[in-house]
Amino acid sequence: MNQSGPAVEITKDRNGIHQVVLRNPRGASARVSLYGGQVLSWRTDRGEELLFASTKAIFKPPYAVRGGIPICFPQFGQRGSLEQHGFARNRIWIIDDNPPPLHPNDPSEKAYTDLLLKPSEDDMKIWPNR
Ligand SMILES: O=P(O)(O)OC[C@H]1O[C@@H](O)[C@H](O)[C@@H](O)[C@@H]1O
Repeated sequence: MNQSGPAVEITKDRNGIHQVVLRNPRGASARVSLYGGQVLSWRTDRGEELLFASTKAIFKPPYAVRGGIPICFPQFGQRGSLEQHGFARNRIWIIDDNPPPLHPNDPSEKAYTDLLLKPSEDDMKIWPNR
């Protein structure tokens, strides 16, 4: 078990897409893919996986990942003119290098990351909002 402080590690998946792995001092972890900003794994300190991921999931564009915690934006399902569940889960997000503190008044150190989705010009054509 990892006994040090909270840790944030950047890794790559087998398709070369970056992932952020967050670990707390007791060994629980979360894995967040920059593809869709999707939380793909959440493991307890006993190593139990709490999130489902399909064995048929494909972890690279243009397929949305089936599993974990997807971000459905800017629409849910087919309730809009865009692709199913919107484009956010089909884009590569970026890591905010200068995020605000998680809890300014909370002295406990928690591992966290802030991800940003910067819409492309094509995204702005189909969803002209900021
Ligand atoms: O198959 P997708 O596009 O990843 O969507 C995941 C699920 O999204 C839900 O909103 C739908 O009701 C399901 O039918 C669907 O399986």
